[in-house]
Amino acid sequence: HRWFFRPDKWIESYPVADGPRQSPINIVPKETQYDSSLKALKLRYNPSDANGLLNNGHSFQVDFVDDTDSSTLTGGPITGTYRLRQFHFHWGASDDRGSEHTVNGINFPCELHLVHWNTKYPSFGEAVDKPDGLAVVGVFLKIGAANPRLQKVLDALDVVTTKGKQTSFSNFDPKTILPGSLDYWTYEGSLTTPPLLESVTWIVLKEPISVSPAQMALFRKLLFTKEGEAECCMVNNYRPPQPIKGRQVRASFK
Ligand SMILES: NS(=O)(=O)c1ccc(Cc2ccc([N+](=O)[O-])cc2)cc1
Ligand SMILES: [Zn+2]
Repeated sequence: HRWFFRPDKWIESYPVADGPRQSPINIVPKETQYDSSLKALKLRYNPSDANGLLNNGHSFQVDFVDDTDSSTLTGGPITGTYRLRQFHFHWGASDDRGSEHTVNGINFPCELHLVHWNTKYPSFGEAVDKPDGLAVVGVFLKIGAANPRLQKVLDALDVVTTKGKQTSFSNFDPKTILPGSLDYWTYEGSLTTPPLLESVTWIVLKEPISVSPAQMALFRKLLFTKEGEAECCMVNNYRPPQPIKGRQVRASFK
């Protein structure tokens, strides 16, 4: 799968790949700074906004209807209102890697990203290249007991095995897959896949959620390839940590 997901090659087409605010990063809790002015995250999602699940060839995503303020992120490090657009995951070929952010150099087997865009802009497409355009909530998954909250998403994967396949997916509240604590680290970064735009306020939750080895195996049944092409399993679709370049990572908790 190394030839399907080549982060080392992205610089050739996206020079911003070695820009000043690239993501992901390694988070070193001892080097973060507690900021008492950071607000609590306020996530208000409407399950009826869930609108389909797609294998996009580098991950799978659950899309949300984002033409009203019915599923939003407010508070936290951001000002104003950001709308939920989609969520997706990154994972490894084995349980010892797969996350994009790391903590003290530790990789998790999987990382969830909930992608929101700033409603000061007219659309997601207008927001994606603005420095305050996007806010992505990152959640680590760690190996443990099977997580029943993930099962509805994982059960839909068997009909979207190949690139471009999509299926209906509705009535799902992503709040149900968040951990008990919404304590977070935050820093200014970028998209972690091309076009690597430096438009993301990252909000990485400290507390992971659980996933079982059997559930991880379901992620790994997906393919990077289209139906009829030589099969290549969708694994290791994560970008490794990028240089911090002097950025400050703030903590919402002591
Ligand atoms: N992994 S991540 O940084 O959370 C991430 C979030 C959203 C996206 C989706 C995307 C965002 C922007 C574009 N674009 O401008 O062509 C294409 C795809 C890509 C990657
Ligand atoms: Zn992502």
